[in-house]
Amino acid sequence: MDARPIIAARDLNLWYGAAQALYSVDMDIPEKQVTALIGPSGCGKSTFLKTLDRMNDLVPGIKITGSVQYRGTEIYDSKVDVTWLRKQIGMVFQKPNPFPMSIYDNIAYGPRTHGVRSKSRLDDVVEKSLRGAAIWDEVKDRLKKSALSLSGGQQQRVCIARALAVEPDILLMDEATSALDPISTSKIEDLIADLKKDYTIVIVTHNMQQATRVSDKCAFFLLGRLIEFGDTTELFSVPRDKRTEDYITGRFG
Ligand SMILES: Nc1ncnc2c1ncn2[C@@H]1O[C@H](COP(=O)(O)OP(=O)(O)OP(=O)(O)O)[C@@H](O)[C@H]1O
Repeated sequence: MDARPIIAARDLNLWYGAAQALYSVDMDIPEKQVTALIGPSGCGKSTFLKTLDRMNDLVPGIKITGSVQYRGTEIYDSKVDVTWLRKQIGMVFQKPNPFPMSIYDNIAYGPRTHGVRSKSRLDDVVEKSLRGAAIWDEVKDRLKKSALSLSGGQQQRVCIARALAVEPDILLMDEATSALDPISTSKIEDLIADLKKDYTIVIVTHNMQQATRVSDKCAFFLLGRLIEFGDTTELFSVPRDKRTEDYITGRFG
């Protein structure tokens, strides 16, 4: 029996203008596990991921109905402070997007925004976050250099460190390895396995091998609907739905 979910989505519907992108999605995301969202292009994986930290809020014409609770708090309640929510629930994007500033300042940015001023505290957070993202040894002698001088794989780990620096509860990753070479991808997959000791992780991936390698739970979306959700090993070995089976065996998508 799973523990209480850290995120519970219920009857979640989302429209971009007249076009409905999510249909009545129910999902319980377990704490300190990796949940992978899979499905063919345009099925709503990224849209669903973004609803979890209200990244869609500013899209013109968007309409959302239903419920998303984070640790029992209704995140679409008007009383919720979105800055607080995004501190709890961090996001790493497909393309590494470090700020055009030093490695150090990239990591210190979030804590400074949240009021941390002490140099020694910031030094500690920078080191701890870079260690947490498995990149400290590669950058410790060049913290004052621009983050843009790093390789794509290193930049992505700096972005993960930047997300960790504000001590989030949940990390969302939207195809975070799809722009990276195989070695960088494998480093980030190892990192994900390591991070789930301390964090809940939700990833969107096009790569089914990646989903089987890194995730505990897997959700298969099709045309805006959640078709199947369960233990990754079960979903890939004994899918309950014919459409899941067709997708994972490469019959479409
Ligand atoms: N900002 C937007 N405005 C209008 N429509 C959008 C927007 N973002 C996504 N959509 C539409 O919503 C649907 C779901 O898109 P979404 O990006 O969530 O799918 P996805 O499964 O993540 O796809 P991919 O794997 O290609 O990234 C698609 O039909 C897409 O065109």
